Amino acid sequence: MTDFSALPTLEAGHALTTLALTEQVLSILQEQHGYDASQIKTDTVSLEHWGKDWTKHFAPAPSAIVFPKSTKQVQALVKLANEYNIVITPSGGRTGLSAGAVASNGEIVVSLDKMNKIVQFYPADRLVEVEAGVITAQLQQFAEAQDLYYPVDFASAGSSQIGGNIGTNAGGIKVIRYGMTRQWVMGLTVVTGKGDILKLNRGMIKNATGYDLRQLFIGAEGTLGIVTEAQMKLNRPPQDLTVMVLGMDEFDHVMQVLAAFQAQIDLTAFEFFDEVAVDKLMATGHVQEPFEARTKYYVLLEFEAPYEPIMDKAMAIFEDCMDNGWIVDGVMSQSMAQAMDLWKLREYISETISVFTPYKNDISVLISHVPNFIHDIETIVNAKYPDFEICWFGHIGDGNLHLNILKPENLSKDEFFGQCQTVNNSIFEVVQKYGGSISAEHGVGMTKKPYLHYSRSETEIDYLREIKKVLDPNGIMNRGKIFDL
Ligand SMILES: O=C(O)CC[C@@H](O)C(=O)O
Ligand SMILES: [Zn+2]
Repeated sequence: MTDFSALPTLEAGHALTTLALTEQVLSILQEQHGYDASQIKTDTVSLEHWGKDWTKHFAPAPSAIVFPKSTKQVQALVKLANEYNIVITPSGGRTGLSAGAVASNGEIVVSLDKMNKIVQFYPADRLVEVEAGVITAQLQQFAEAQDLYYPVDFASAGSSQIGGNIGTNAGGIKVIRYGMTRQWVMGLTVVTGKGDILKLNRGMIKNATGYDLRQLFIGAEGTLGIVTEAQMKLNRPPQDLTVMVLGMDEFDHVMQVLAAFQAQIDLTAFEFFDEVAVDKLMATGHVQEPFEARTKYYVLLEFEAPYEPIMDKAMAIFEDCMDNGWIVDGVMSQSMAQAMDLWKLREYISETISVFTPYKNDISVLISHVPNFIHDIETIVNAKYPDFEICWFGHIGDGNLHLNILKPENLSKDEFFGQCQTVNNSIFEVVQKYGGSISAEHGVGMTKKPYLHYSRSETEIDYLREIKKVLDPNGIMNRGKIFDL
């Protein structure tokens, strides 16, 4: 049995009540629903570890962490949470950057760590059924072993979980070709906030039987229920991927190069980063400088080149771009190992700059708007952040930009985040002007909640609230994320 004396003592009366209720819920889980001691943690180190994601804004303060082993065990917990009015925070790999998986208010965290099995493979359907705690890389490796491919990929694939990817509709570096996680989810098993188990769409390609509730749970950040299993579609593996890294001195040229390549080649990636990113990467000593001289902007693009004519075409486009003066320098991979080395230039950025406690923006607009949008954002950033170092990078081929403001050493975290938040409104006004999104792929969580109205109308948010009431009438699912009740 769990030693409840290990529960932290909190000062507020309300929090004490939560802890007492949590204690009762944990006892019932053990006595009536088959939870053993290894499935419940209340020690300080665990509360700290499972109570937060990669966001640096909030201090974790959950009341317990539970590790169900089945959908039935998840259901038992959700029903008890309704009965005892305890808020539940679902937790995947906790690699999120918007505080969607942070439990800072006495919540019970439900970790899917022990639900990490590949359940069944349907070769004729190119479909695999997995538990929600399966790590992204585990699914990618499983697909590879079947000579197939799971294409949603990003730097945190080694620790993010499929359930979390579904909760945030994760994107990443291959969206330009393969879309977001949503595109690969063919079926879901969920426990709704009410405590019902639903099996949604059951993997089918064709199913015209009314509302597709599966879609509601994708990107819901665990506010409607908990995804416990998913049927994920797999694809044929890409052939002979080739990577080019190109240097440019003007942002407009980045977009011209994108248009030139896309007119003739199906790109699997078109990523962008700036000089500041390269500067920080080089300081780590883990990545090689792509060219002799630095350029202001860099693009990493990737395409399949199984046949000579495709490579010839790519080279011809490259030469045209050089002749037009858009590209200053370029390098192309000659092997898979070289391609992987070049990818480090893009994949290592987020982790590399994390030591500067960056303030993150993850914004998107239509590709057609990107040049004007960037120009407007740059004007604001230069005027409002004259003393801050700024790192620009992102998935520019799909209109998604990561704008990271780096914290100067002499500013405290609170002071710095405070200053950034005042500039946010100006940035998001520009996002709104172009009909863009205040969170392209990281989710809303708590960090972007105050700005949701820049991307969603009040009427639309009211509809979201009504939907939540149907699936989670007592508001126990990840309360405080996306919008307030
Ligand atoms: O750290 C960031 O701002 C972005 C993280 C991730 O979405 C990426 O594209 O590398
Ligand atoms: Zn990204």
